Parts: sequence; structure tokens; C-alpha cells
Amino acid sequence: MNALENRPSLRAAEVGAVRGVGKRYGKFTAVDEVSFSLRAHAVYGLLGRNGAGKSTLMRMLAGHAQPTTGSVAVFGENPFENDEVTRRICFAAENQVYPDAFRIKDVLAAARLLYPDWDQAYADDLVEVFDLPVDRRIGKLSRGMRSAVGIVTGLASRAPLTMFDEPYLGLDATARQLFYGRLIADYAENPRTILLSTHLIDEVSGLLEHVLVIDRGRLVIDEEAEALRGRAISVSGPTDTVEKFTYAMTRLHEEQLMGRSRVTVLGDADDPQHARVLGLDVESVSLQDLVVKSAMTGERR
Ligand SMILES: Nc1ncnc2c1ncn2[C@@H]1O[C@H](COP(=O)(O)OP(=O)(O)OP(=O)(O)O)[C@@H](O)[C@H]1O
Repeated sequence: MNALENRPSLRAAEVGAVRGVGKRYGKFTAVDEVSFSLRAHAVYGLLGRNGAGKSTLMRMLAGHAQPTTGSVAVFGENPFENDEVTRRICFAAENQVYPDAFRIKDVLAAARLLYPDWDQAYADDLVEVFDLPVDRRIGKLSRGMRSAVGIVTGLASRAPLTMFDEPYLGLDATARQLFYGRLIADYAENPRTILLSTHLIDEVSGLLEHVLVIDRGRLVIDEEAEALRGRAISVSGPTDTVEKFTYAMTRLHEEQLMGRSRVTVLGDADDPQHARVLGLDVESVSLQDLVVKSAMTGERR
């Protein structure tokens, strides 16, 4: 097989392609020149502060909004108002709007019709797990129950691209753990592409295979979670040594006090050892800390 023949299979593995995407609302730029790919069978975390642009990006991937600049492709096509593509995408968003008269069972019945891979037995099981009153109107549900309806729909849809936009609002810690557990177990049996936006980074960091961090509309980190865990370090020591050691690296955050500095960097696997040889102190950085520090500094890559 020559290189050209190989290309379609490479493309087939690419579930989403976001290329130079910008989204403006009037003069305000919510998303700015963002590019990344979503591959088949992976769990992505879309992380960032309030207003960073996470929901806006997800809405464009779901085909609910159009970019102002650049292009979005899902399964090789523009998802905007494209029924063929959107049947393969489930977007569980907190502010989902349903008709007034809809009860939980109506939402689930509609989802069953919409999603070709819907698993009714699994949906029934999840309804029990989350203790959902299926005959109750959506408007009368507690916030946590509404979130659970989104979770049941998202998981049971088995959609090849499933997106959860802060799916835990109002859910207590037990229910959140149930969600994470079910997500991982079901993903292991039915691999698909999952994109999860969240503020509760420490809670989900073990689930994520790939991390996307967005800050004020711009993508600042696009890395495999495992690689990121190894590369994100804080080095501290005399300012001039720290400066020399980190100047060529991606610097995410820095603090200085009385001739000493602490700099958080994305380095290479052997950097911690080099830093120690130079007499610098090295600490690993949690994903949560990394996101907070990237946002505080606001550095762009
Ligand atoms: N329809 C709109 N009109 C004007 N501004 C908007 C609109 N939708 C979003 N924005 C603005 O775009 C920015 C990004 O919003 P978005 O909802 O994507 O952020 P987010 O990262 O999902 O935030 P959060 O974590 O708080 O949900 C915010 O400043 C928001 O106010």
C-alpha cells in the first residue's frame, strides 16, 4: 500500500478536527485560533477556568454553533446542522432545554430514537443507579437529577463522540464517583471518543488520556495525560540557575522572592534529573495545579 492509499485510514481514526477556530460574539473573542484533533477511542479532558471557552468549543463540535473563523470537522464533515453527523454525537450539557411537558422517560425515549447505538438495558440500569424518578417532569427535577439525566443519556447513547459539559453540577460526591466508575467501565467495553469539560480536575485526572487546557479562548496545553504528568515540574533555587535551566522550556508560571525563583515548566522526561544535578529542588505538579498555574500566568504557546 502506498502512502496515499494509507491516508483515508489515518483520517478515519480522526474523530474531530478543529483547525484555526475562532468564535466572536460582537467584538468579544470567546475562542481564538484554536486547533486540535480528537482521535478515536480516547478520553479527553477539556479544562479551563470559567468563561475560558470550553462550552463554546463543544457547541461548535456538536454542530450547535458555527465558528467565525477556521473550520470544525467531525467524522470528516462539517457538523453544523448535519443530521448524519450529529446522530453520531451526543452532547450532554448542563443547560439542555427540553419541552415543558417532557418527563424523564420522554427524554430517554427521544434519545433512543435519535442515537443508533442507544442501549436501553444500560439506560434502565443507570436510571436505577442514579435513583431517577422517570415519571417526573424535567422542570420539577433537582439540579443533581437534571445532571444525572444528562449522564444517563450520554452514557447510554454510546455515541462515537460523546461530550459531557460539566456533567456533575448539583451531584453529590457519591453520585460523581458513580458517574466516573460507570464511565470508565463502559468505556473499557465500548471504546469511543469522550470529551469531558470540568473544573473538578483532581477528581477526573485519573480518567483522562489526553488533556486540553484552554485559557481565555486560547489552547495552552494539548498533551497526552501520561506525558504531561511526567513533564510538568516546578523547579526552585537561586534565580540565575533557575533562569538558565528553564529559559528554553515552556514556562507556565513563575514566582520570585529574595533572589530565589520557582518556575513551573513543561520539560522533558530527563529534566528533573538535570535540575537536581544543578542543585535545584524539583517537585511534580498535579494536573489541577498545572491548569491553575497556566491560567494565572496566561502564557501562550
Ligand atoms: N451567546 C453569547 N453571547 C455573548 N458572549 C458569549 C455567548 N456565549 C458565550 N459567551 C462568552 O464567551 C466566553 C466563553 O464562554 P463559555 O461558556 O464557552 O466558557 P466556559 O469555559 O464553558 O465557562 P464555564 O466553565 O463558566 O461554563 C464567556 O466570556 C462568555 O460570556
